[in-house]
Amino acid sequence: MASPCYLGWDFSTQQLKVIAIDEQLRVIYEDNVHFDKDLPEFKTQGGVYIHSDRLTVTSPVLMWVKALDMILEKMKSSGFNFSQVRALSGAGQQHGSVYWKKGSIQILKNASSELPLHQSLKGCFSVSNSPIWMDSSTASQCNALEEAVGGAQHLASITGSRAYERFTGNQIAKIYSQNPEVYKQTERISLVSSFAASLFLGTYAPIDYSDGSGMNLLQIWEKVWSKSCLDACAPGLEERLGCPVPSHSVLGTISPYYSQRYGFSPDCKIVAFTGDNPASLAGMRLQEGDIAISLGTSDTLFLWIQEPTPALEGHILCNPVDSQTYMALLCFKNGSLMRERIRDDCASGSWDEFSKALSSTVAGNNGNLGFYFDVMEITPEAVGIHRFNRDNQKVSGFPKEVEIRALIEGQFMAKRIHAEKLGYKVLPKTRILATGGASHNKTILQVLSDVFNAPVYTIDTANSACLGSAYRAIHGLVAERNVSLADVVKSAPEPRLAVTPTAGAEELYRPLLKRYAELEQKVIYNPTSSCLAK
Ligand SMILES: Nc1ncnc2c1ncn2[C@@H]1O[C@H](COP(=O)(O)OP(=O)(O)O)[C@@H](O)[C@H]1O
Ligand SMILES: O=C(CO)[C@@H](O)[C@H](O)COP(=O)(O)O
Repeated sequence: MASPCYLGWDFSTQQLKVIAIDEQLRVIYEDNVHFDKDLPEFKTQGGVYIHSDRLTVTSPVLMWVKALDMILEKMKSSGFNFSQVRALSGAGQQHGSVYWKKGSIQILKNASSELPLHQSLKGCFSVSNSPIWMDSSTASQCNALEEAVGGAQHLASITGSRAYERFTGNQIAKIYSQNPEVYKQTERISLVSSFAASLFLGTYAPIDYSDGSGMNLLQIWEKVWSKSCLDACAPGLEERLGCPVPSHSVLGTISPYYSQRYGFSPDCKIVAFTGDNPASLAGMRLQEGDIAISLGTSDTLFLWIQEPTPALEGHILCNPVDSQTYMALLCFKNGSLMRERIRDDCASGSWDEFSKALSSTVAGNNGNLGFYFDVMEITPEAVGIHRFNRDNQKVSGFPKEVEIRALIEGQFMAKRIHAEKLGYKVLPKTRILATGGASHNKTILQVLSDVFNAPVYTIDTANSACLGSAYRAIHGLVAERNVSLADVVKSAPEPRLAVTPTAGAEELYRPLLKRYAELEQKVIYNPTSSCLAK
């Protein structure tokens, strides 16, 4: 008999990814479907549609279903033995939402194994373009929610975050207010993660506590929906969301569709799916004191914390691997796509050339600093490209190599400054665990290490959300017996040291960090001044 294995999925912004691991936690299969490249019929850019108001950002929900059909067919053609899969779990880009039309549960339950899933589900969604995390079109809903619960800080104290435009409660409120009929026709609202779990389960999967913390709807201390937040967003919301569950929950066994079509064992367990950042926390085996930096479509920074204090900046989420603790998260919207734009403008579209230019310039960039926000940033709220010379004078351009260093140094200085604002201190024993597509790039990691004056570690795969999902699939089988994720993964390879800080980095960057923080105040979005500038 073939030896057992576990699958971890990641429905992220630009692609669907999968990893299989064996009982020894070794990666035995890895694959992906890239939305723009492999599913050109949906005409997405970076997996998304940016609407004409430049604020609304969506992704076609059927594209995600078709990507699943495609990747399973790829696995089948490569001879992957589905019958050996004991359990699977997964992750989704956070905050995005999926709207199931009345009656869809029956279609999901009875999907014919003769057809690809996207064909059976094509009529199931009352909203065909799902709002996703890059959306920033819900300012008025955010104001209304904060007002309804007694202010921004009070909302943060209940749900872990003040109102954020991408957070699901505000997205639902927008759909309800703009199109009450569509809302009425919707029987269930899923997050991208619980939507993906539903596809495997053949029925609606619950939302887990950790990804549920990114909605402005969950009381993160009690782990129940907040009635006042639900009521402020839309009527009848509780029944449309279902009850949230612990992230390690076994939701049931795989739908017969997958046994009949691909040969999965009918006993294969589905463990609750969660957000991609929470899943990465599991994949990197983050420990208290470590700092994780994910350089994917978005850049994120996250920490494992015991006693969080929700504030007006950043997010507190329930911890996906330990129900007693929490994770703190900062999200930076201008991550890889911003780096790609500067790579295309300044390095002929080549990462090699980009890295050479970065190495050819000196640490500290001779005092030149830059802020690079092609789209409205989340941390801090600011937009546009702002360059300053060593005398803090605004300049309109930099030579190409200076531009590249200003971008990378600026991105990492912002991360350190905002992490320190959350109360995080870089200590002599601090480890930075880097992941995501750009963590393949050592030159970029060197700047990260220098700006934080801390060693940077990576794990064997940059797809830590997939790996974490596969680990969580194993953990789900034993979590009820009080076995910790740390115990389950203790034989997995340790993160490897990638780069260490250059001598003198701390002395060089200390004053620059101070200057960067002061200049940041000057570029922060101010609707009044931007009106005057027009
Ligand atoms: N060598 C490299 N240097 C810098 N960035 C890279 C490199 N290789 C890939 N990337 C970036 O990685 C990004 C994808 O990262 P990934 O973590 O897979 O994203 P997501 O999970 O959001 O789909 C791409 O947009 C690309 O810009
Ligand atoms: O909005 C957030 C976190 O709050 C993003 O980090 C999304 O979760 C998207 O993830 P990627 O596809 O960029 O990994």
